[in-house]
Amino acid sequence: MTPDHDLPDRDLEGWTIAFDLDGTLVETQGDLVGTLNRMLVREGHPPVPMESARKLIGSGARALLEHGFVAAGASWEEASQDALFDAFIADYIEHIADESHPFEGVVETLEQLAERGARLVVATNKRTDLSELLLGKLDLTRHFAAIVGPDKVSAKKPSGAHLKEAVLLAGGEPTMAIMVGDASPDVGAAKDADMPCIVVTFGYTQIPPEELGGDVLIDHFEDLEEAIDGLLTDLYVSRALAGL
Ligand SMILES: O=C(O)COP(=O)(O)O
Ligand SMILES: [Mg+2]
Repeated sequence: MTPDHDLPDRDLEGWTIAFDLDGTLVETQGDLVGTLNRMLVREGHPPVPMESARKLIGSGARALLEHGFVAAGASWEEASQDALFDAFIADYIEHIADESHPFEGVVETLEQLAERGARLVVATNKRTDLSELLLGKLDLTRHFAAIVGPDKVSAKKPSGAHLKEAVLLAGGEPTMAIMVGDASPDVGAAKDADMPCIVVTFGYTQIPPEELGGDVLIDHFEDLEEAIDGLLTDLYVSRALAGL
């Protein structure tokens, strides 16, 4: 039998870490806004600048398309046409990983968390097929027990159902889960699911990250483990005090 001190320290065993995708794990703005702008130009509208368009990412492709078109001066009726949405998706599939890449430190941190026994899951408002395609192209699929888009759950973020169901689909337990995200739907879902939420400050959000109401802010992915450790210490103390 292997002596105890030779075993890896699996201190996150039983815990699930749920990750948002766009703006949290992967820098996707170039490709998403690239597709949006190709659609705008094709329809005779001016492209929207990256800085304003990136803030529209977070509620799914249809929301990005509609808000992007309205921001460029189109009517809501034009923006919400099914044919336009289909063309957007077809173009995005073609270009999904042209520029998109994991944020610095993501791969190392995911490996480290898995080594410590954590179960990892993606809970995203990006359609599951697009999420799987992107994560596959970036060789990130292997880290996750499940990839859960809005079409796989009863209600998408900011509903807590998205996170709880994603954790269950990954084989985890919603009362032992932490959310990591970049925008209002992530924090809203975490609060609704009664999960602690870590907010990254490098993602896509209309509301400044420090005003989103998350429990901890991190500026770099490398700071994630420390943030998780801090949250778990607080959680264990408060649950012990509550006699749970
Ligand atoms: O694609 C989007 O708009 C949102 O995706 P996210 O939930 O992973 O941020
Ligand atoms: Mg996001």
